[in-house]
Formats: sequence, structure tokens, C-alpha cells
Amino acid sequence: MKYSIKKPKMIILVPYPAQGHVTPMLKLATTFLTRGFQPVIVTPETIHRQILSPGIKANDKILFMPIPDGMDERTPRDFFTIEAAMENNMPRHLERLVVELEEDGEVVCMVIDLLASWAIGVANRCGVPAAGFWPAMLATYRLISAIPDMVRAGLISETGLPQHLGMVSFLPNQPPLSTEELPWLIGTLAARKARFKFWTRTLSRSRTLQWLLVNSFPEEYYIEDDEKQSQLLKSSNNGDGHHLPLALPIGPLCNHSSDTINPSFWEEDMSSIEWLDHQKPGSAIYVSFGSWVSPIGEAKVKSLAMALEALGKPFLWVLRDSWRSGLPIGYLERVSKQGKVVSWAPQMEVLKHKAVGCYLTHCGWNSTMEAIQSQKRLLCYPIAGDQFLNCSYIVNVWKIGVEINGFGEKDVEDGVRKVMEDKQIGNRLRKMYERIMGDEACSRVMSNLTAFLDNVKDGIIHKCPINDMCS
Ligand SMILES: O=c1ccn([C@@H]2O[C@H](COP(=O)(O)OP(=O)(O)O[C@H]3O[C@H](CO)[C@@H](O)[C@H](O)[C@H]3O)[C@@H](O)[C@H]2O)c(=O)[nH]1
Repeated sequence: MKYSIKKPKMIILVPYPAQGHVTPMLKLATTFLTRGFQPVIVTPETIHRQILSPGIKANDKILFMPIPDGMDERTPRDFFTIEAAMENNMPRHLERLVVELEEDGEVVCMVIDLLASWAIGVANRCGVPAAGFWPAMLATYRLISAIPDMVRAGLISETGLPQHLGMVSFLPNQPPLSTEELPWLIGTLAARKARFKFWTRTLSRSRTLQWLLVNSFPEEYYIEDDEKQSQLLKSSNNGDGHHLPLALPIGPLCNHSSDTINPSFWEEDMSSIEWLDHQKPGSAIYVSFGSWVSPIGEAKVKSLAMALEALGKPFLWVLRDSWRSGLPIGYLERVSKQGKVVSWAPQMEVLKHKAVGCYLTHCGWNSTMEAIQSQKRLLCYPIAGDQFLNCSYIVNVWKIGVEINGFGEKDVEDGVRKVMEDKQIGNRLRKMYERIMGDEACSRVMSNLTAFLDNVKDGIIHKCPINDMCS
């Protein structure tokens, strides 16, 4: 009798190489694993080494495959050097890897972070169906998708520069943003234009996809009025009349798998938890600005350091080495009884700790969802990219946080007082928790994932529908 060995159905996941992108992709990979697929995560070699370094716990059933990105140790890893590596070096290595993997099994789909949209062309050349992954709020994707409309309406120029000053509603049913807060407006004029180009290219590549898995909860847009709500969901899947992929909220992918993984790029300082154990419930401020934003400058770090000290409350501050030069001389010794400064914390455990009363955050999307999952009040200091829109939702739509505009002693003191004293925030956080973690939200996420994976299994998911747009 002849036995045939069943080959695994592989799903290749291609994240953008940054912590806030790899983290949700790894959670998605774990979910695919529990549904019987073999996930393969492809990252540049440097990230691969970080994820799998000793002390970092990863799931051994997920395949992690490194590819060269052509950057040597001396090249600074910033947005533009990574973009050049992704566009010029990584496609051929990924293509070779996909061909090799196909010799071992069936690659049924590639799930590609839209910020790594270069990989869509690879999927197409290899004849593998591709789906998009959006690591942030659907609202941010809608904003990017509305770029052609914004240009037509004269809100921004052809190169993405705002044509008006002040607060503008760029989309119906979204909180207004200042024209300086659009996601691509970071750095010098040349950098802003280059980032805008990045986004328009991302948008045009995303139009070739059928599905977009969004790392956000199904009721991100929830408003009390049913009629308006259904119009809103329609508009989030319509765009400007051009094809846009079907957006499926599948976040926050927190409790949908029993297999926990820790995809930290850096070793977590577990003494953070021990330190929190010695603080009174609700007394401590957790401070972290994520993994990706550039240092805010020595003057701001110094100002925040002084403000935290003056506040007299316990604080746990994640401060990466590249941010530390702003600390006043002797600061760490001076505050050692009041505060703790670490390079990298076990953030989810910190946020869940009962000693943490509020979280001073840059409003990165993963941190925002983790704070809601832990029901922690937010003190918001957005710095770049999507963080302004996230902040606007936190402060103006969900009303679970307070924004501060600077790190003067008074700014921080007033902000902490407001956010801690607002009695309604606790109730709203409980409601938000229910909205994103409750049974109904979880079952909607599960059925979205099932619908997607059924299509993948049946091979119904399209290869590129519009060939000349796929590379
Ligand atoms: O000491 C720390 C600090 C952070 N984290 C984790 O790192 C992730 C940080 O993600 P996020 O809050 O999204 O911030 P960034 O790393 O800055 O992420 C980038 O990517 C996000 C998703 O696209 C965007 O929303 C952000 O604006 C962008 O800066 C979270 O899961 C945290 O739990 C830790 O584990 N330990």
C-alpha cells in the first residue's frame, strides 16, 4: 500500500521589520497555527536574530525564516534605509524563499503588512494569493485611502503638503485632526514628501488585494445610531470608488489562542514587576513611548524627568539608551526611591499590574489596545504618524484619556490629576474593554478569521485581480 504524506498548508507572513508590526503578526501566526496551518514568518536577518535570541521566548511550532536585507551593521536603521532595503534587496530573497518553501508544501497564502507592500509583487510573481495586514486602526487606513480625495478637494497638495492651517475633518465621522498631524508629516520637507510617496505607493499596491486583515476591533467605529453605523461600515469598505480590499477587523488577537508567545525584540526587565509589587494600588505612572519613534530630544527628556520627580508619585519609565542623554546628572540615583528606569519592560504584565494607575504613552496602536485590555487610564503624548489620530480617538471619541501638550511640571501635574480624578473614565474603560474583549467582539473576530481562512483553504482567495497593478 502506498502512503502519501500530507504536506502542510503554509501561510507566509511578512511583517514590516519593527516591534509594533512583528508583535501583532506573531499573534496572527499563532492563530493560524491553532487553525491547522503552518505559519512561516519572514523577517530580515537582524530582526530574526533578535526574536530568537536567548532569553526571548518564541513559539517553536512557528517557522521563522530570515532573509538578507542588504544592510550592514553600520547602516542606521531608519524609515528610509529600511524602505530602500525593502524595495531593492528583499524582494529577490523572498522570491527565492517562496519557491523553496513550495517544494516542501503548499503555500496557500501570503499575509503581507501593507507597510511591506513590496512583498505583494513577490506573491504575484510566485502565483501565491496575497492578503493585506493593517497593524493599526482602520481609521488610519481610511485616512490613507482618502489621499486621492484629499488632493482633489485641495486639502493637501499633490506632494501631500497641507493647504490649510488648523483643524480639519478629513473624513466624515472621524474626529478632526490638525493639518500638521497627517501620518506622513514627519521630519524635513523632503522627508515629508518622501513619506507621502511611500503611502501613495502603498495605497496603489493595496488596491490589488481582495482582503485586508485589520488589527483592530470590530466596533472601532461604533456609534449609538444604527443607521449611521451601517453607513459608516459601508464607507470604510468603499473608498473613493476605486477597488479597495475588504477590511476585516481581527484584533486585538489577544485571547484567541492558548499558546502564548513573547515576540519581544529586547529582553524584558522583569525587576519592573518586583518593583511594582512594592507600590500601592493605582499609585504608579507607567511611562513608555514604544519602540519606533525617534528620540524626542534631550530638552524634552530632561523636562519630563524633572516633572516626574516633582510629581512625587512612583513611576516606571521605559527609556531606551538612545533617549537617556537628556537625563540630568545624578538623576537615576536621586530618584531611586521614587522611580525605576528600565530599557525594556514586560509591558503587558506591567499594564495589568494593580499598582499602575495611569500610562503616559505615545499612543502607538498596540500600546493603546493593551492599555484598554488592562483597563488603564491614558495620558497621551502623541509624537508621530498614526499616533495623533489614535490620540484623538482616545481623548475625544472614547474619552478614556487626557492629552498633554508638553512636559513642563504643570502640564504633567495637571494631566495626571485630570486623568486620575475623572470618575467617568473608569466606567468608560470597562465599556471599552467589553467592546474589544467581550464575548460578542471575540465571536465576531473569530467569524471574520474563519471566513478568511475558509477562503484560503478553498483557494477562493484571488491571486492578483488586476495584473498590471501587482508588481
Ligand atoms: O518596554 C516596552 C515597550 C513596549 N513594548 C511593546 O512594544 C509594542 C509597541 O507597539 P506600539 O505601541 O504600537 O508602538 P511602536 O512600537 O512605536 O509602533 C509603531 O507601529 C504601530 C503599529 O503600526 C503604530 O501605531 C505606532 O505609531 C508606531 O510607532 C507593544 O506591543 C508593547 O507592549 C514592550 O513589550 N516593552
